Amino acid sequence: MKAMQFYLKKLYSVTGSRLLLNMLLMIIISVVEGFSIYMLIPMLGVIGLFGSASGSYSLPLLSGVMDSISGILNLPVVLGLFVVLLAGQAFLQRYQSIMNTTIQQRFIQTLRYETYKGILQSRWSFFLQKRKSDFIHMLTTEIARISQGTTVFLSLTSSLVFTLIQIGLAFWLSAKLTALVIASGLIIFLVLRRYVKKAKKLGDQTSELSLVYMGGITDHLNGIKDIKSNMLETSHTNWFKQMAGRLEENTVQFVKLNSKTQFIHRMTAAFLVAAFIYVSIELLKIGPERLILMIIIFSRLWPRFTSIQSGLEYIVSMIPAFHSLMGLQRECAEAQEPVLIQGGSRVLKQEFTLNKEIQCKQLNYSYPEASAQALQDINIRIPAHGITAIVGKSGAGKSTLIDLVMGLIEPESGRIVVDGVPLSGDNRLLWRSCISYVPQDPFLFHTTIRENLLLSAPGATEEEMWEALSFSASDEFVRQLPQGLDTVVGDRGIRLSGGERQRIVLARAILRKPSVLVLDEATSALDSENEKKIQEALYRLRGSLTLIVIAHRLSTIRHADQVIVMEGGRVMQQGGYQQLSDESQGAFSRLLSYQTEVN
Ligand SMILES: Nc1ncnc2c1ncn2[C@@H]1O[C@H](COP(=O)(O)OP(=O)(O)OP(=O)(O)O)[C@@H](O)[C@H]1O
Repeated sequence: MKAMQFYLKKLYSVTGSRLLLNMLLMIIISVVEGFSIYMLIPMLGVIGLFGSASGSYSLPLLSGVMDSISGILNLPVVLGLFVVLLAGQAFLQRYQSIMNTTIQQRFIQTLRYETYKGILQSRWSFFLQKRKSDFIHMLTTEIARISQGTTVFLSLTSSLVFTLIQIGLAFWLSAKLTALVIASGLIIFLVLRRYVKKAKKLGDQTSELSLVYMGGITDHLNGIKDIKSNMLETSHTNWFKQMAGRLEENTVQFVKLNSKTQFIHRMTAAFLVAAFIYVSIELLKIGPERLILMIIIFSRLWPRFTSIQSGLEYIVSMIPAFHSLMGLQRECAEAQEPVLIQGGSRVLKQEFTLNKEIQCKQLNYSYPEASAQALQDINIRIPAHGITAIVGKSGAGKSTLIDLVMGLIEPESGRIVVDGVPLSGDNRLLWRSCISYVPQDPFLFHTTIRENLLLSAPGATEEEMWEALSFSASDEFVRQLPQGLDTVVGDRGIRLSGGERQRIVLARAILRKPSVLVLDEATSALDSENEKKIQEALYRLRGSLTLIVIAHRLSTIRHADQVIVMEGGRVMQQGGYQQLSDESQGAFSRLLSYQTEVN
């Protein structure tokens, strides 16, 4: 019930006056519809069904009205009025259905936008605890369910308004008969209430199942190469089959439930109509015109009762989706990074440029739910405008240190100080805006090379793009592509080789003209010739930007100004390449000798 209230509040806060206007329209349409039913009696009277065109009606209001207009009442006039009423009603209904869609779409777009923005503005540590597929699931499946549920909610409201007004009209015609029908309706509703509860349970199940389903298929498709090359198709197909079966079962269960309640409604309707006519004629002695009106009203109302019941079941089964979406929005809000100050990235960059050094003081860091610390007692200095290399075995803590230095995650204890200013919640984003980062597994969007480049520097000219491509030794191969810069790179850049992808991503990073460039194994997929070209280009940047490089191949960091050696989350050594190579008992010498042996 609380979740339902929350849903209504949210719907009202997004759509506001439109929702109220929509409600007013529903009332007008229902009144006009009621009036057009009422008009049937004079029409039938005019054609002589009740023996007279005026005066003899035992209906409230109508007899007086009929007396005063009896002179002008004939079949064309009555039919004309009837047509005007129906046409007006059709016009209003058209307007209202457009308004319904506008309300529903505005609500859904707002939810979608709020959720997406919330996700993107969350801290990196939040993403470390979540599955990517959970976000996709929320933004696709769950929002689609809420969208459908909102459509049902709006039509349910209109059914309710219509029902209330028609019941009012029926009361006016015959209070006793109406009370009888309403009482029967209420009894049936109470009897069927448990089905609404069942619908909620099925809705919870749908949410859970589709979350697992979305997570599974995302994993499978991300690992499709592993699946194909290791012949894992059968086990994955079996999982999929079982999952699809459970989803099918869940949907069939819901339809079974829904159709059961509809069946009960229809069966009861048959009994009720018989009882209704019997009571009207034999017990209440109701006149024919009243009886016809009451039958018309209730024959139109009964399907509405059914649709109210099934609408309620649907909405109740949608509420878990809304509940989890709001839960995610709340989590995102709690994990939100401080909002950037007004102005574009250019302004931000000017505010935070590295001129002297980055200092890491007594840094400690543990990943959420991890038993061991990933970094312990880190004290290092990274001088501006030089090249710093970070080396160490796999799992030594290199990437974690980089994430901390970039302000992606926050230290458990200790401080990072940039040009004398400690990084904190407020300036962490400003700091990141002057850094370009090239990861181990570079990511390209499924669009052209040009658009991939422009993503990081929207104002870059064609000349600047070619300059950046030449820097990353990719200009030659891009020129040879069928559409040059306008070649589409495929999903995640799949149409390019690993090395080509790395070079384009490096060009993209350079194009932003960063103050700090971080390369995390960013040239690992390159052949020696291209790697050498890039190394030379990077060395030329010495003095104009600060370069931080994580490297496994130690030969690539020979010209670094400083090497930081890590092991088990600690800094073991720090100094110049030659100096560390000369310390024969040091961790760096050990790494060097392993590599020499392997080579
Ligand atoms: N998201 C995470 N959750 C929990 N533990 C993590 C997470 N990421 C890394 N770790 C752990 O933190 C430690 C340091 O990992 P990190 O990725 O920084 O090492 P690395 O030196 O960059 O390794 P590699 O060279 O293999 O990339 C490792 O023990 C790793 O298992």
